[in-house]
Amino acid sequence: MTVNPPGVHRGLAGVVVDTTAVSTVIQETNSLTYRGYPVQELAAHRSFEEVAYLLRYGELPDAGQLREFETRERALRPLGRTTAELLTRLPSTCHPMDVLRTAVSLFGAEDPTEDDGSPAANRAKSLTLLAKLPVVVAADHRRRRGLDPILPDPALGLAENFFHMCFGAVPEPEVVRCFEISLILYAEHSFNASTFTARVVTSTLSDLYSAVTAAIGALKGPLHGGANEAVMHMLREIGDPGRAAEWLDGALAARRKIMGFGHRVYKHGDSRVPLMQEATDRLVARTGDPEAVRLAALHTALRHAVLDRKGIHPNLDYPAGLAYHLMGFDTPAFTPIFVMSRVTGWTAHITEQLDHNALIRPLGAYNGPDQRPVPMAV
Ligand SMILES: CC(=O)SCCNC(=O)CCNC(=O)[C@H](O)C(C)(C)COP(=O)(O)OP(=O)(O)OC[C@H]1O[C@@H](n2cnc3c(N)ncnc32)[C@H](O)[C@@H]1OP(=O)(O)O
Ligand SMILES: O=C([O-])CC(=O)C(=O)O
Repeated sequence: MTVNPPGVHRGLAGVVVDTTAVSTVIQETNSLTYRGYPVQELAAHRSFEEVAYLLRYGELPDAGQLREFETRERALRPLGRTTAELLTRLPSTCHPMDVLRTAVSLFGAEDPTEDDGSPAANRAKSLTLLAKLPVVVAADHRRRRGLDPILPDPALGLAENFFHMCFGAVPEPEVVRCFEISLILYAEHSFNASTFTARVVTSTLSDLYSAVTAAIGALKGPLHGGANEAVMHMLREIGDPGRAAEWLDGALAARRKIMGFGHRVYKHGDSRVPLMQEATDRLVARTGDPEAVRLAALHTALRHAVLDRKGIHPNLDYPAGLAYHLMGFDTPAFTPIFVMSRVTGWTAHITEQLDHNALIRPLGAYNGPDQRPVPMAV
């Protein structure tokens, strides 16, 4: 265990840096609310678009407000020709998160209101990102398979349209619902590393696209959003349910972090996991595919082994990673899908940061050499 020097809070663990009305994680009850509503109830009864609206405006929409919001989102989906063309020129060896990060930067360069940080301008920019990011993720997913992009369909909701743009078909409602549940659960999580990154950039009065570009960079890391991809890599490495415990012992002996387990805030289990796990189990039962059943058995075996050996619970990335694989998405697209959802939380926090801005600039406790004279040049 790392011991902090007096007065130092490495990783800002336990440090409260500001107030927020967007969401709260209640550690004692392992629960999470968005604008006061339990996330489980939102996931059970509401669409992702309704949750996006809630995070943005603070209240759930009525029927008319939702219709207007959806109409505007659908109209904003098509990419500009320059962006679409530039993105196809990026090497397909780069990670899809690099494509997404570049795309947001390009959206900023194309937007004449980039430097207008007014709430209205920021709301317009955040809707643009909500609408366009899935188009970028889907086009990149297809490009890596050697396929041409499929244009967005304005007759479809965000989740259905994403499947349509990736695969040219919309799966059964149960699969779409499972995907939508994952988007709702991923949408917001208070002052996590990527949201805090967005707030730090915003606190300098930089623009929303810069803050989201930086947040994407933070989410990419395997200790944060990148873990949903890392879960699949790990399951492939283990290969067989019977090897889970032995593999785990080797990994722990090598001091490896087990991907998809542990959490900075939840110490007794992630509030979102039961719902995501149930939805993933339904996917497995639905396919009946022996490979899916074997992967699910391995997933369960590792979960039990980690709890048994280390007392550590899975986080949302653990079931979500398996669910995305079962839905047919290629592993490198998992974290970009997380971005499509978390952009709603990031942009709500950017607005909130600007509402009562204070430059974020902590101190560091110096532990370098004592002051010393510069030697004469030789
Ligand atoms: C959407 C999200 O971002 S959720 C998080 C996704 N990230 C992952 O799944 C990556 C794997 N998990 C981890 O690395 C960590 O649990 C983190 C980074 C998420 C949280 O870390 P922290 O709050 O800093 O906890 P910390 O790393 O101090 O862990 C406390 C102890 O539990 C151990 N531990 C925590 N998580 C894990 C893990 N996944 N595998 C092995 N050991 C772990 C640590 O080694 C440490 O043990 P020690 O006290 O003997 O040194
Ligand atoms: O809150 C965190 O530290 C990580 C995160 O974003 C999440 O769990 O959704």
